[in-house]
Amino acid sequence: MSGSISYTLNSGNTIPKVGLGVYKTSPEVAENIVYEALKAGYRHVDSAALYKNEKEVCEGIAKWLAEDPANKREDLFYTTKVYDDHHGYELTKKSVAESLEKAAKIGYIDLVLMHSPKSDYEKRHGSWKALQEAVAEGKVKNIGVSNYGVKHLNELLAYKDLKIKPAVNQIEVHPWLMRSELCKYCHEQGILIEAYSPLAKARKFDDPDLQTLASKLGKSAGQILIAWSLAKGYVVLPKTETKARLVPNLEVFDIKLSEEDLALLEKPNEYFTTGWDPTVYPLDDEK
Ligand SMILES: NC(=O)C1=CN([C@@H]2O[C@H](COP(=O)(O)OP(=O)(O)OC[C@H]3O[C@@H](n4cnc5c(N)ncnc54)[C@H](OP(=O)(O)O)[C@@H]3O)[C@@H](O)[C@H]2O)C=CC1
Ligand SMILES: O=C1Nc2ccccc2C1=O
Repeated sequence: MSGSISYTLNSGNTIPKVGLGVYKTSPEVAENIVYEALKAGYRHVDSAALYKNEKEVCEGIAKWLAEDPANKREDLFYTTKVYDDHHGYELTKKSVAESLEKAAKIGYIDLVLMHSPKSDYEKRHGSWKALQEAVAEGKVKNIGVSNYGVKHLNELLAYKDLKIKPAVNQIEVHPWLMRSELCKYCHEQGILIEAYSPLAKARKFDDPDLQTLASKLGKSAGQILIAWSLAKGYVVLPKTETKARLVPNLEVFDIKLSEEDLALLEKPNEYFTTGWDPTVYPLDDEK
């Protein structure tokens, strides 16, 4: 099934290439859209403590698991994140424990991310220590970061007590925000890129080059953008709470973008962010 097509992480575990994003998906909507997504073939959901829908997301997963013995927990991938106000060893332990409690019906969490690097050296270091311990304890399978720039990754990779490298760096990336240097660095370090806001929040759908490609290939603008992330080798996290968009956003694996197509679409000199950009957050000695 297309939703289960996977990459292998540096931990040795696999991760489905397409995940459903649930930022701003209200708790009232989350359980049902996640359940519908799983029925439609999705096998990966991206939440966060910040999104205030972890419990409902896990209820949607649990409902799908309970409905058929063929639906297996090990075929699913559930991500959550520790927010910046829970950096530091003790607070990160607490955040992970709370996320695990909300995920009780699904048994474990596949991936926990540092939501951003926005604190200081000591807190980030304490958080990473707590995340490494969570993996050792067994209820968290993989750990990674989000919104880390090269400097934050360099800092982390130099920890004397580093036992686990980040499996992923989840960042905003799309043809109008290429982040070539950061993506190259992650690739060299064996850290998989997860593309967030991969549709640029639907704000670039009228781009003439995107429209040209969509017409040529007979696909929607959204499908071309999801296929772009896949062509670059990234995990891609399109968000929708519109049931009718779930299947089209997953029907992207047959889209072949040529080098010419990529060159037409990509705008490496643009810096179009749709939200925050903590990759530029200063290290302690830059403050
Ligand atoms: N780590 C981080 O700091 C961040 C992580 N993320 C993660 O990435 C996910 C995706 O990013 P997000 O910022 O939500 O934005 P996306 O780029 O995924 O865009 C989502 C928007 O596009 C609309 N949309 C979805 N599919 C289509 C389609 N086929 N045609 C037209 N419109 C469409 C959605 O509307 P509708 O829902 O109404 O269908 C919604 O308004 C988040 O949900 C979150 O999981 C995002 C930002 C920051
Ligand atoms: O999806 C997200 N949108 C955001 C906006 C601001 C801070 C964090 C996030 C997310 O994780």
